[in-house]
Amino acid sequence: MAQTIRVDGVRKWYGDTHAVDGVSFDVEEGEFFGILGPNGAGKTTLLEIMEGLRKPDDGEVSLLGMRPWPRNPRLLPRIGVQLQASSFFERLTAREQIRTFASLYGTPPAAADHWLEVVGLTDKADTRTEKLSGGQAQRLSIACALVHGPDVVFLDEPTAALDPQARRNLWDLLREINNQGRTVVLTTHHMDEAELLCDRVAIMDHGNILKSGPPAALVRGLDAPTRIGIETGTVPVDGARQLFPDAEVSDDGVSLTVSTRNPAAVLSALADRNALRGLAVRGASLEDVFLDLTGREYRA
Ligand SMILES: Nc1ncnc2c1ncn2[C@@H]1O[C@H](COP(=O)(O)OP(=O)(O)OP(=O)(O)O)[C@@H](O)[C@H]1O
Repeated sequence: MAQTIRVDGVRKWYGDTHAVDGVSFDVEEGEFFGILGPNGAGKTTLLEIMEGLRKPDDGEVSLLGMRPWPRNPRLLPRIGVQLQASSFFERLTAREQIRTFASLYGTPPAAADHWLEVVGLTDKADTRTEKLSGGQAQRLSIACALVHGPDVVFLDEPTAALDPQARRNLWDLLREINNQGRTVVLTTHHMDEAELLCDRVAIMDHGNILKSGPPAALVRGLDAPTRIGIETGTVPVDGARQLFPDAEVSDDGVSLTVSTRNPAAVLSALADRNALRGLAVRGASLEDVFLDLTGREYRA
């Protein structure tokens, strides 16, 4: 597959803060790539360097075979950058807003109206942007980033401030955009979002990429135990410890959890004792990968 983005040894320091501390990776054409990390990890700084909005102190970025910095007018029609909702033109309605973006790229108004429809904002077309809800403004900013049909789309925490249903709807939309063949690069601090959407993720912390790869491969590479939870009191803790000597057993007063590498045997023993009340089985997740890499719990 062709490389769409190459990031090579990129660094950005703000005084003593190493916001991005020597980062290298590639994004392939058509890929859905996620930059995942807690607050302050350096995701936004890195994304802005990739977009050509910020100059790296060191290192290079190649985007569609070109240098994004200094600002490269030949790149602009080919990339879509999701703006923060606060960067809308003032006092315009949603329709005027997106039509203005469209006209900047020589895109006909019909395309603007189409994208309003795609993001479910047709009924808000005549509403001024400052009167839109957080989620509606977020969707409008994504539509504005896509209106000119870019090959590469950059999204910075696109589902921040959305309720769970709106998040899910937006996930469907982002998948659709990617299925159309566009390369999507997104930052997120939501592990579940990265796991669900991304072909590959780069896990970032303190300005460094700790690991990258397909989420499922990162999780599989952990060789972590499966956690089997049942309601507290279903089996006494001591009884469970005797029953499963090779497993780790804990009880927080709500659930008794057995962490085991042999889930089939544990499940079958619990079933034999009719002790499956409140059963929840959880394999490893990207959160465990983060814990394994940093030694600390993931807190977005
Ligand atoms: N313009 C700036 N001047 C000084 N420090 C900055 C600047 N921008 C970012 N930083 C610092 O650089 C580090 C990385 O910030 P950045 O916004 O890139 O992280 P992030 O992973 O996007 O975080 P968040 O999820 O909170 O947006 C932080 O410590 C931040 O305080």
